[in-house]
Amino acid sequence: MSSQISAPSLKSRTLFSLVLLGLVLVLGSSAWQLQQELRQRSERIADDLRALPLLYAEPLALSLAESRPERTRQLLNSMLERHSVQRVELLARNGQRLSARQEGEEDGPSSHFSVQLPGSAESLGEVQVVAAPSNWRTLLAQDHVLEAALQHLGLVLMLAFAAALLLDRLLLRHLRRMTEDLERFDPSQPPSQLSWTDSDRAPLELQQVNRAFNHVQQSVDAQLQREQARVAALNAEVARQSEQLRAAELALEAKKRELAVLSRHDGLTGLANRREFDDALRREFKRAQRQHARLALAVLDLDHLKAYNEVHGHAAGDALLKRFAQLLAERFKRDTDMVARLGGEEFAALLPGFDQASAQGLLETLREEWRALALPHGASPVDQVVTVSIGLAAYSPHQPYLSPQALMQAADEALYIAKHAGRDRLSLAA
Ligand SMILES: Nc1nc2c(ncn2[C@@H]2O[C@H](COP(=O)(O)OP(=O)(O)OP(=O)(O)O)[C@@H](O)[C@H]2O)c(=O)[nH]1
Repeated sequence: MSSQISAPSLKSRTLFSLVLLGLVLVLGSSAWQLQQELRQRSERIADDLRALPLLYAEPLALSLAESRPERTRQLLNSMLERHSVQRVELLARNGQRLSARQEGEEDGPSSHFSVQLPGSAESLGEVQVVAAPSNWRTLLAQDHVLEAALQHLGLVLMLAFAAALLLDRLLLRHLRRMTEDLERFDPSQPPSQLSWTDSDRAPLELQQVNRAFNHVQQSVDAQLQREQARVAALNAEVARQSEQLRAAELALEAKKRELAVLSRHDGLTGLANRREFDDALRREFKRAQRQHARLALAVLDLDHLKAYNEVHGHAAGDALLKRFAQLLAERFKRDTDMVARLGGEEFAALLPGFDQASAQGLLETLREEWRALALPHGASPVDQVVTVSIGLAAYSPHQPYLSPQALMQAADEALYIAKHAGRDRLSLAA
């Protein structure tokens, strides 16, 4: 906390930056003035070089004509002092050489002119004039106030540069790192400390920004966690619902299969029902026709079931039907055989490949087995035990029927005959 109090504020840094900006402006202005001064000085030198022949040619000619070397020297010095002349040299006609010069290593623009008496075309000598160069070094050498000002300005600039470095170190660096951190900010990630906040020397305002940012980040994170928890709960709910749906689909599939089985099977005995039997009869009849094969069809009917029900009850009648269905299924269990309950106490056996004689043998055996079970009837007018009557018809190339219905009708008629002949017997179709 103490570090926050001692940290320089953004306001003070802003002021400092403004001062620095002012200094830069002063520097720019001074440079511009210096450039103007140099330009004016160049113009002045050019003017001087043009004016010197007008001012000095005649006095120098007189001094040479009158042989007054002191006067000549005085004139040359006057040229040095009053004008921007660096060096002047006079070569008299008599070979005398006089010169004057000021301090300075560089030469500026130069000119020369002849020394003549007014009205005379005769030259008494030649004057070579070299002006001082017009650059900032000679300007500073001559203008000590400006030189001191520029030195101070240079010092101030160095201080300003140092201040700028300090500003960068104390503020801009933190701002840059803060920007980088904020650009990397990912709300889906757990909150992390900003890399620049570990510096206790960060400006007070930035530390406040950091606290505010941390607050925002923690709020976002808390909200994110709430959302994630909500999403997880939703996902769990979706998974639960999907599981339930899957279970319901499986149950539905099972029910469908069950319904499919039920739709083609008899609910009491589990044998094929009438619809399934009719399909099989059509199919096998066509096959027998096509392949000139044999097909036996038997219709079986328990005798006096009505009376049995009346004596033993309907449930006992059901049990009797189931017991007969079981025997039927046990005796005819080849892949191609089909046994079915056609309705009530009537059953059927469809036996592809069997002719009448071979089927008759099997069915007689079955009838005898059923009788041999000796299930007491209790109400049959003829028998003490439950019996079964059978009508049998068979398709073969030698005895072809025109249709499955015709074959079925023949078996039904044979059953009718068996019933009327006294029951507990098998009758063959005519
Ligand atoms: N217990 C039981 N009885 C049934 C079922 N289906 C039909 N029956 C009974 O079977 C009897 C058939 O009677 P009928 O057609 O007169 O024939 P029957 O008494 O067996 O005499 P015959 O067939 O001439 O020997 C009826 O009393 C029906 O109620 C069943 O699923 N369960």
